Amino acid sequence: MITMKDIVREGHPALREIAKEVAMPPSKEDIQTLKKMLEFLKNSQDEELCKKYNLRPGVGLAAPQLGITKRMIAVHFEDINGKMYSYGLFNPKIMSHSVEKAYLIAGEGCLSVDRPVEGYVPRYARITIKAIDLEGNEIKLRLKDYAAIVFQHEIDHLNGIMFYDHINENQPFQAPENARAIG
Ligand SMILES: O=CN(O)C[C@@H](CC1CCCC1)C(=O)N1NCCC[C@H]1C(=O)Nc1ccccn1
Ligand code: NI
Repeated sequence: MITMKDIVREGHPALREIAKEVAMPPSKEDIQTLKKMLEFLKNSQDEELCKKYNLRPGVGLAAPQLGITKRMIAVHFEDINGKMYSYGLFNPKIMSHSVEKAYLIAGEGCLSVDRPVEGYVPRYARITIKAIDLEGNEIKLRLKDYAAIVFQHEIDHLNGIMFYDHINENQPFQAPENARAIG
């Protein structure tokens, strides 16, 4: 199982590389890795396992955070309306996005960043993504608000982008232009 020791921290080159597309159909090894990423997120949100294995609870994970520069992400969370998002995805791609932006009022963190970095992280409020799921099917997801933010945070990792790259250095808590605050 994946534990915190498997997650690389800032300074590791994988976090600043452009991850490579996964050849389709995915290999058994890539499917195994993606399943383990999803399992990590579920474990990290289980009080017992989280304590037992000293996990930091996470709602998303990208393969570069394991030092694997392949375009694979996993997400596991419930949005404010109780909609469950639990996916292991290959080659996710943002096909379109809103002009309107959104940001988490609490700011963002990252399992690969062992320090708090304050400030609003402006992202698109709505995105449409295409990806291949663990069964090898092409899926299309229309995402908004918190869900859109989580997926953008993960897809950023595939492009070597860290959340704090988006924070306004001079005015970290300046409400971004044309943006909605997500609680
Ligand atoms: O690339 C992926 N990452 O770096 C893991 C990140 C991804 C999220 C950060 C903002 C949007 C996506 C992550 O999950 N976190 N960031 C650091 C510590 C907290 C943790 C978190 O938000 N946990 C959480 C939240 C709600 C419910 C349960 N757990
Ligand atoms: Ni992260």
